[in-house]
Amino acid sequence: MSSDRFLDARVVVDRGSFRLDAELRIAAGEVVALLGPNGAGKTTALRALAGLTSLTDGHIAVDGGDLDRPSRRVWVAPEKRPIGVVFQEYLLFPHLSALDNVAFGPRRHGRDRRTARAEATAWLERVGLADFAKRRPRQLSGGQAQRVALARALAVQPMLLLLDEPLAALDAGTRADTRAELQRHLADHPGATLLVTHDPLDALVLADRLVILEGGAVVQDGDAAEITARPRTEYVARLVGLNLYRGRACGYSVDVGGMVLTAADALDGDAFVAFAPSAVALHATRPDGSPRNTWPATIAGLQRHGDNLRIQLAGVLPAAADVTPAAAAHLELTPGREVWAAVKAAETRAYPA
Ligand SMILES: Nc1ncnc2c1ncn2[C@@H]1O[C@H](COP(=O)(O)OP(=O)(O)OP(=O)(O)O)[C@@H](O)[C@H]1O
Repeated sequence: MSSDRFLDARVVVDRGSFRLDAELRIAAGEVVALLGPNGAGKTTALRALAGLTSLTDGHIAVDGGDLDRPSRRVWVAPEKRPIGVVFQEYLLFPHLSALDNVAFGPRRHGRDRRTARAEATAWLERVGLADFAKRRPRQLSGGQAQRVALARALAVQPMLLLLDEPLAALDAGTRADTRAELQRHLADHPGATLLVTHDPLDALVLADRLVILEGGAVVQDGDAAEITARPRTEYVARLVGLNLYRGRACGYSVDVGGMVLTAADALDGDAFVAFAPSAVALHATRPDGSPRNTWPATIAGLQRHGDNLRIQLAGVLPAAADVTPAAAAHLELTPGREVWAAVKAAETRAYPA
């Protein structure tokens, strides 16, 4: 077994019309974020790894040991897997104190009561909750409960840690603090970590690598820099905040269907062209002169985006454009209005599809 395959899985689950078929490999000490739109199969993948849903096909092995391999009739029950889970739906046992919640794992792994409680106390200290040991879950804040759940998952020293939207339930302030703390704990965790999230910021801060799942299949896999530079699907492009088009390139020209874009990079064959919403300039009339890429557009919608407005453009080349509130007022940007959009070739990136 090579060390970059500490987790080595091909997770195949058939659920009527939905089929998940995803290869997931994680090295020891590596944190991977699993991202994807609603219904992509993220939860199904996590549940299969945890043993809560059995595989239709494929395999799950951790550190060379099979946990699930239908072809050989191998299946290890969830409680016997070297896995720690922090799932939204059953974060903590409501009737147990924070301490007993954390001690539960070590007890299950055969520690006597005293040892389990001593280990749990040490874990609560590590997550900064030593003073909350006697509290029941309902007497904890969302962020505290999340930290107890993390301590409970880590207390069994799992080879694989599974986190399902670990910060989703928290308000913005608590979320930032808990994210920073979670990052420290994950950096210390010697096993593999798989984290499901909808939040690109969580993924960028917490993960070494991103795996993007769409329609039950992995569509992109790489570190944040690679994925941001070269998104390969519309979902990924939106995630990293880019306009993305697929077309055919011939030199600097890329035919994207509705029009031909001039890109900064020359290539031939199937290609993607990407540019940022901030690279799109809007004009009341057709601009003359420098920009190579100009097209007529209709304002389909406006929303706040930080200090600017993000404008959705419909027409030959649907796109998002960021403009300042002053520019939006000056151009009288309202839904239905006709404008001209322009992007300089130098602001576009083209790469093979
Ligand atoms: N118990 C089930 N029985 C049948 N189909 C299911 C079941 N649970 C989920 N599905 C289907 O499997 C697909 C993947 O669902 P899953 O919950 O894994 O997606 P997800 O990526 O976690 O989505 P979300 O981001 O909305 O949580 C969906 O099409 C869903 O309808």
